[in-house]
Amino acid sequence: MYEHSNTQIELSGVYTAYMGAEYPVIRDLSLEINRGDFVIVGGPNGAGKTTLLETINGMLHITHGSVKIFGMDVSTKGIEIRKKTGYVIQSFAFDPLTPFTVKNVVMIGRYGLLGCFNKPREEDYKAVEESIKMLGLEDMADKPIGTLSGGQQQKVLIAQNLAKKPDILLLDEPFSNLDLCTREFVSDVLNDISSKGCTVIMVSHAFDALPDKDLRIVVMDDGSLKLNETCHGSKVENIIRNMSAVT
Ligand SMILES: Nc1ncnc2c1ncn2[C@@H]1O[C@H](COP(=O)(O)OP(=O)(O)OP(=O)(O)O)[C@@H](O)[C@H]1O
Repeated sequence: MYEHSNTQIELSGVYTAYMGAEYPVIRDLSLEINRGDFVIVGGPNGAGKTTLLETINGMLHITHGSVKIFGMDVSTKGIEIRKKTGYVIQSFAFDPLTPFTVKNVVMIGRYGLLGCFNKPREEDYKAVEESIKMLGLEDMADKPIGTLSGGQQQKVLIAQNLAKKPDILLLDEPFSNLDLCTREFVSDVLNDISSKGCTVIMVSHAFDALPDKDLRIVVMDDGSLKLNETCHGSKVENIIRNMSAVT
């Protein structure tokens, strides 16, 4: 277990490219993120926000520089790193006929730790139950996932990643399908896990339900880091707006 340093994510002079692409999307990016930080990643469409999450999660080719997570190089220890990292991808929708229940889908979050061919243990069922409860999904736990609304499915995907009990949680526009009340609810859940030491890195275009505390704000534009500072959750929207006016 990586316990010896407060810096959990270190990117130094990183360039990352998609397979077959001529030019890197992320260019010369250096960034350090500490354990338990709550980071909001903003910036215009196409700025490289998703690419940043995929770089941290070791899913892309790093052409220059280095990415270290928990002190390990993401290029060689990606599998180990991803066991401790949750990633809620952008706008995923299940087919309406998907037969798996909410519980089944949340259990998938345990399989990285459990191994694909092993039967869930008591602790796996317990983690699933806890995550379902955290996201307030108890009433729909036995329903087929495809019968849920887009916002409810989004909450299930967050629960799936929480069942992993991650040290880092990456979220790509988790608020996109959620009404204001649900955004506030999910924001409280994320704030709670971050206060307990999980590092939360969230790409978002919605800033009206952010935690009432100091957050890290990282703004990307054209594959580069434009801003990296700490500010109160209530100030994030203004900062992003002002930056958009400048760029
Ligand atoms: N699979 C891919 N292959 C090649 N290029 C890609 C791929 N995915 C994204 N890109 C390119 O990388 C750049 C950054 O995309 P990215 O998805 O990271 O932006 P973003 O800031 O998350 O945008 P949005 O706010 O619209 O979701 C874009 O120019 C995009 O065309």
